[in-house]
Amino acid sequence: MSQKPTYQRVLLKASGEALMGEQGFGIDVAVADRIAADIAEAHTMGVEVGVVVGGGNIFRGVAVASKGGDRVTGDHMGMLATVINALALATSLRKLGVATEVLSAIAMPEICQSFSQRAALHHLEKGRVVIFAGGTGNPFFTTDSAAALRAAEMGAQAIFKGTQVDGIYSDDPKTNPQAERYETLTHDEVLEKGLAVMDVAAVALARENAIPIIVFSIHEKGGFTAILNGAGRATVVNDS
Ligand SMILES: Nc1ncnc2c1ncn2[C@@H]1O[C@H](COP(=O)(O)OP(=O)(O)O)[C@@H](O)[C@H]1O
Ligand SMILES: O=c1ccn([C@@H]2O[C@H](COP(=O)(O)OP(=O)(O)O)[C@@H](O)[C@H]2O)c(=O)[nH]1
Repeated sequence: MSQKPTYQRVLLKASGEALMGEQGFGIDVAVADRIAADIAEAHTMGVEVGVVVGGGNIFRGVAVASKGGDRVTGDHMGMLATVINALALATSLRKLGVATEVLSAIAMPEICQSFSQRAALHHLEKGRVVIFAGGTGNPFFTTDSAAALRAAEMGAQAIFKGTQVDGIYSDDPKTNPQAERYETLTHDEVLEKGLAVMDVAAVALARENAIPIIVFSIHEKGGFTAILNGAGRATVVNDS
C-alpha cells in the first residue's frame, strides 16, 4: 500500500450508535477496537486524523425533552456521553500504540485537555490522533455540527462521516427500501433535497468552508482507508 493517500488531513465523524455494536446501549469494546484499527491504519499511511465521536449510544438530549424534561440539561448529558466515547476510543487507539490526545469542548482538566485550535494543531503536527470530545460545547447542536466546526478549525481537507449506512440515498434507506444511492452530490443538493443523513447546520458550515463530506459505512472494516486510497464505497459531497 505505497499509494499516496488522497487527503493529508481529515476529520472522521464516528457515530456514537456504531460504538454499541449489537448491544443496544453503551460501548462494545470490540467495535471500538475495530474502528480504532481503521484509524491506526490511516495514521500509518501518514494521514493526520481528527475524530469527533457522537454520543447517541448513551444519551441524546431530545430524549429528555420528549419526556417533558429540560432540553439544555439533556444536551449537557449528551455532550458528556461523547466524552465517555472519546475516552473509550482513545483507549482502543493507545492499545494499538497510536499516540492519541482527547480535547474536550467542556473543561474537565482532571480527565483530558480542553479544546483549543492551537492545541489541536500542535498535537496533529506532532503526529498524534486528536479526538474532539464534548461536541461543540453548546446545547441545540449535534456532533455532526461539531465535526464540521472542528474540520474547519483544523484545516481538514474532508469530513468523513462514518455512519450506519454506506452513503446518501434519495430517502432514508432504513425505512424506504426503494431509496436510491447517490455517488456524488453538491452541498446545495443535499440541502435542497432535504437528505437527512447529516443535519442542515453541519452541511451548511461545510459548504461555507468548501469542505467535502464523504459518507460511508463505519461498519465496513477497512472502509475508511480504502476511501483514503481512492477506492471504497461512499457518497462524496463536493462542489467542484
Ligand atoms: N437520505 C438519506 N440517506 C442516507 N441516510 C439517511 C437519509 N435520511 C436519513 N438517513 C438516516 O440517517 C442516519 C445517519 O444519521 P444520524 O442518525 O445522525 O447518524 P449518526 O449517529 O451516524 O450521526 C442513517 O443511519 C440513515 O438511517
Ligand atoms: O455540540 C453538541 C453535540 C452534541 N450534543 C448532545 O449530545 C448528544 C449526542 O450527540 P449526537 O446525537 O450528535 O451523537 P450521534 O448521533 O453521532 O451518536 C446530542 O443528542 C445532544 O443532546 C449537544 O448538545 N451539542
